[in-house]
Amino acid sequence: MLPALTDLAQFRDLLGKAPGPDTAARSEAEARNGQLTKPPGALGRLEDLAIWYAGWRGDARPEIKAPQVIVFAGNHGVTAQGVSAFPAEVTVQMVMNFRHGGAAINQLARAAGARMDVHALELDRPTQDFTQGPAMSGAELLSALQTGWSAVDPQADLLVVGEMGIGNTTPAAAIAHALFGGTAADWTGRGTGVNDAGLANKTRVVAEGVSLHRSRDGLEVLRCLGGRELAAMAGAIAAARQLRIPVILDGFICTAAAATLAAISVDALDHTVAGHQSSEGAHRVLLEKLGKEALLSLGLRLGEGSGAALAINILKSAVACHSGMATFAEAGVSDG
Ligand SMILES: Cc1cc2ncn([C@H]3O[C@H](COP(=O)(O)O)[C@@H](O)[C@H]3O)c2cc1C
Ligand SMILES: O=C(O)c1cccnc1
Repeated sequence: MLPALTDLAQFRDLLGKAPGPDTAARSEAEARNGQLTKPPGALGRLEDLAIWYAGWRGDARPEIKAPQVIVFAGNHGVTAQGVSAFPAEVTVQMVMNFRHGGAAINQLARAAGARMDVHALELDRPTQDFTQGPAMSGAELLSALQTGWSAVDPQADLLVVGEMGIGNTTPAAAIAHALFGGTAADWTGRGTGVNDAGLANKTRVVAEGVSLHRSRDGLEVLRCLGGRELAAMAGAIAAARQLRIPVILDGFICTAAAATLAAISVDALDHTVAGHQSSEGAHRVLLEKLGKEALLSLGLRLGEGSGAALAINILKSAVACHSGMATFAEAGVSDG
């Protein structure tokens, strides 16, 4: 059962005491993996993925039947600083596109056999420009976390969270810079495709934001430098943990949102895998900081949950092999 999310202290507390995987189911899955009709290790990472999934689902022979993709949308005051190649009104226009089934994520979710939900978070009320003050108040952060928290279907057996929010590679870079140090330039990329002058301006904006809000606390970083759709993604990832629903992380923005949870509780992302490595410059390093290795690297730099949705079929395939293959004994195949 998922408790109602009532305040930020409770959120922090729930993260600290989040459930772990079912170790008995995990061991049973490991034993089963060792008996399947293949040379040991021949399915490579698919084997680890299936065992990981089995542990989180508490079922040594699981199936993936009900994946859920949730796209959260938010607007950002920091777009006033000219940080995106596209105008802020594209956020609401893309939300309509998602609802009409016309975006990349609609096709990828359908191809993966996933249900898709879209939550627009107060698009007519952008967050505050974080170079001027905190992006959100505590109440605004809580409300965005709650949207994500309650958007997860408890019956889902796999979750992908994606986002739409013009300008949001800037808060993502600022979060990464605040949490992991280095320079603003280390974390700032071209997003939708800003030119060299645009990249220099965006890097300045990230540096200014991070020097104004000096906290390294995950929730405070999310509040001061994040955005509503990033907070909603964090809320959904945390809710999935309570429900023991494994999560596939998407690109740079999703991973930055997730990183705020790991900053609060170090094992908060143990129920997640990295779906892909985005070509947004700093994503590879961000994944490294979180100890995650991406499943796919296809040069995507879209967000929306696109790379994670693509990885659903990899995870489904891993689990199908694990649960569907015969053992040596069942098939009458001689083992080594
Ligand atoms: C038509 C369109 C569709 C998108 N779908 C995702 N994004 C992606 O681009 C945005 C982040 O890049 P930046 O920080 O440079 O604005 C986010 O909305 C992200 O989801 C899109 C962007 C556009 C223009
Ligand atoms: O990696 C991402 O999520 C990403 C990169 C660029 C633009 N939008 C999203």
